This record gives sequence, structure tokens and C-alpha cells, in this order.
Amino acid sequence: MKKTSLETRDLTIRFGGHVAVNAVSCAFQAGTLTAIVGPNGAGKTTYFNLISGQLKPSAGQVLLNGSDITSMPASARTHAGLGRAFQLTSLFPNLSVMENVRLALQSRAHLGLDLWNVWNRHKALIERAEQVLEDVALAAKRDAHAAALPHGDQRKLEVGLLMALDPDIFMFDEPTAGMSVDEVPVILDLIRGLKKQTHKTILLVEHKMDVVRELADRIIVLHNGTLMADGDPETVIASPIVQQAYLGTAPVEEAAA
Ligand SMILES: Nc1ncnc2c1ncn2[C@@H]1O[C@H](COP(=O)(O)OP(=O)(O)OP(=O)(O)O)[C@@H](O)[C@H]1O
Repeated sequence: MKKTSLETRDLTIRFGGHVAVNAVSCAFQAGTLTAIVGPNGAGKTTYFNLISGQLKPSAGQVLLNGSDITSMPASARTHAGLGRAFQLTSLFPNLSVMENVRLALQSRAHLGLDLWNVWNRHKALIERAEQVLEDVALAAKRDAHAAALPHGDQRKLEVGLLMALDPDIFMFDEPTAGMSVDEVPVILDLIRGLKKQTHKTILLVEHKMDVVRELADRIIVLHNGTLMADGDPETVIASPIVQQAYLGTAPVEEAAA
């Protein structure tokens, strides 16, 4: 039995009269990549925002390793091991690619004051930063300002920063959106690599069904903020709700009946 690392219980948020996430109860396990799918406006990003602490729920709870973190701020959740790729605009656009990765690594390492130790760890940190840049295929652009990178490279850097933080729980929100076809495999390879670390929990919001089909161990479907399906990829992809949402067959209400 795999260990539950993250759980939401009856998680709900209302914007005025609109219920964007509606009583979603779901447990996520270490060693499992769960894909979250659903039509545009289904509530996927809002659900992520509630988990990572960018939004406060109207009702319900978020639990991390069994502890209630519903009122914990986003930064404390990151320190507790919940990692999400953030938009670069909120990071350090005027620093180089390398400096951004080093800062992410440093914030994780909590360097102390023992100078010898600082030097040794500093060396290890530089090596690790080099590795992260290799992994996201940005080594050649290490000195470029983050803000000057083309969109696809910025997305790769976001993922690189997340890798540098090395959280227990990885949250990816459409990590390959807007990337060119030759950039996509870099990100998919990284996620494949993460899956081999069986103590990691991975959540992936993704529209591309071929990516979902290949990577997911489990799929959950959100529709109008409600959890509509949950199961192994084959079963969920074949379900009427997914067929309708992605392939435009019978209307959902009919299909779900
Ligand atoms: N801050 C907000 N204020 C009001 N309504 C919001 C807010 N954030 C999201 N919504 C609404 O909540 C619903 C869910 O939006 P969300 O972005 O979570 O959907 P999504 O499944 O991620 O969609 P997409 O696949 O298009 O990214 C939408 O109807 C959206 O308009």
C-alpha cells in the first residue's frame, strides 16, 4: 500500500456565486504520478492554487503527510516539501539563468556559518547547479538574463528551479504549454526521471492526452469544479466524461447518466 503524502478533504472555493472547486476529496500517494484533466475552466489551476496556498478555501482542508496545512502560507508549504513551478516574473528576472538556479539551491541548503563547511557545500552546490542546467538543456544560456529568455526557455528554467528545490511533492501545471516540439522532450524526460524516484509524489495538470497517457499512473477528472472520475488511465480515458470533454462526443450530462 503506497503512502498518502497529500490529501484534500471537501476542498471548496467560491468566487461570488461561482463554485470553482466543489468539495474535492482526493488523496495522492508517493510513487504515483496523478494527472489532473478536464475541460477549460474546470477548476484545475484553482485546485492547484488551493493546494499550494496561493488561494484560501471557502471550506475544506489540505493535509500534508497527515497534518492540516490549510492555514499555512504558501512559503511555509514550500519549506514543508510542497513544490510548484512558479512563473519567472515572480522570481529574479534580472539575474542570470545560473544565478537563479544557485539561489534556489542555496535557499534549500540553508548554508551555515562554518566557513570550511560553507566552502565545501558551495562547491557541491555549483556542481549541482551545473547538473540542473544540463538537465533542462540551458547550460549554453547560463549567463543570459532570465527575463531575456524566449518563452520555451523560461518554462524550462521554471522546471529547473523546481528540480533545484527538490521537493517531496512536485506540482506541474501544463509544463510544456507554449513550447516548441523539440523542447517538449526535455521536460518529459525530466518528469520520467522523477518518476524513478519512488518516494516522490507528482501532480500534473495537462491537456495533451498523449502525454497523460504515457506518464500517468492515475487520472482524476475535474468538471465544473467537481471530481467526476478517478482511476487508472485506461479506464478513465475510455470513460464518457473524458470522451466528451476531449473528443467532443455525447454531452457530458447525457454521457455521465
Ligand atoms: N480569482 C478568480 N476570481 C473569479 N473567478 C475565478 C478566479 N479564478 C478562477 N476563476 C474561475 O474559476 C473557474 C475555474 O478556473 P481554472 O483556471 O481553475 O480552470 P482550469 O481548469 O485551470 O482551466 P484551463 O484549462 O483553461 O486553465 C473558471 O470559471 C474561472 O473563470
